[in-house]
Amino acid sequence: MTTTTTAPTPDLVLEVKNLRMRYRKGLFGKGFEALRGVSLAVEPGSVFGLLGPNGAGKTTMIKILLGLAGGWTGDAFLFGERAGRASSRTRVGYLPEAHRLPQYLTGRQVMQLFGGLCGRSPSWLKERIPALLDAVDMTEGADRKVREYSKGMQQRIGLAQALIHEPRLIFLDEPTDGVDPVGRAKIREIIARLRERGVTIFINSHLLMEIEQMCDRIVIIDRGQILKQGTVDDLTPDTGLVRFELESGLDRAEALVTPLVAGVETTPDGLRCRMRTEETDRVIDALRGAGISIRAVSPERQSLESSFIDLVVAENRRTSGAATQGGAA
Ligand SMILES: Nc1ncnc2c1ncn2[C@@H]1O[C@H](COP(=O)(O)OP(=O)(O)OP(=O)(O)O)[C@@H](O)[C@H]1O
Repeated sequence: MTTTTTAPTPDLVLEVKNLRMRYRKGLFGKGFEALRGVSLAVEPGSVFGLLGPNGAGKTTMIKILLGLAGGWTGDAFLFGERAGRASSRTRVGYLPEAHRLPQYLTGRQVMQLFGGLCGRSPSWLKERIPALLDAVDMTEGADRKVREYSKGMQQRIGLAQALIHEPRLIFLDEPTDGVDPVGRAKIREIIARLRERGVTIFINSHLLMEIEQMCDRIVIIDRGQILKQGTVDDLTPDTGLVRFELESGLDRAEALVTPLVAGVETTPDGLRCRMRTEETDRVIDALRGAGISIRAVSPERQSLESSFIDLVVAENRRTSGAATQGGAA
């Protein structure tokens, strides 16, 4: 049953409150609860990342938001309207995971086909298509058949297809999956340009480095529940280590700094110190005082990948511990 229990928050592009979804098994089976009370919000013009291990509930969430799955409870709004309504869907674009466009069409014909299906006139499309092909860097390959495209080109033409009707929100399910590093960088650039133009982007990806590079806000879910959400900075805390890249004096630096900090090691390009960030000036003064030039100083942060693994592993331990205790009781 899809009941709406609260009003949407004004100005949010997407909002989900206490979203629950149970896949039924048979007529009387208990089924499986894929989402267990998820709440999140997406601001306009932001890049939002949904992360989670296999089976976490990411696709289920996207299916609900696009109106492709029923039987959920809680609230889900797009542009302040209940998810699934045709009027909210017209403002949304979608690039599904492992999509397959008609292989016998050219990229330009794909654009014409999907633009026509969206109800756009041939004259409108005549102006829109070249601009869009240019935006996704596909002008050159536009008149070749899709079957001749590399994986990167297929993803870019897929992206153009999802953007044909000028959506204000676009869902990208694993947009760089199977694409080589150069192709991935291109897709990241396109996403950054879309964001500059005020399009809101909702990305579901396993490539955490990419999420770290692209997203303003991230939600990590596991087994249908949110483990953590916040900005990239919130999810990649300081490790308590500071790196000093040095231009000279590599042989003397460690001995100079050792009395000043809790721990220090020499790296190929400088020092890595365990210290409080407010001690940084003292170290800089000591190095400069000894005539050592410093190229860069940067606090070391935990990567999103290691933060993600820590969270998921801790959750696995917590739930298996709870199950063992429950079993023993
Ligand atoms: N139609 C369905 N019927 C029953 N269970 C389902 C159905 N679709 C998904 N599930 C189950 O719901 C859970 C969440 O699935 P979902 O596909 O949303 O996860 P996901 O995070 O997208 O995973 P992946 O990263 O592997 O694509 C999984 O345990 C899955 O087996």
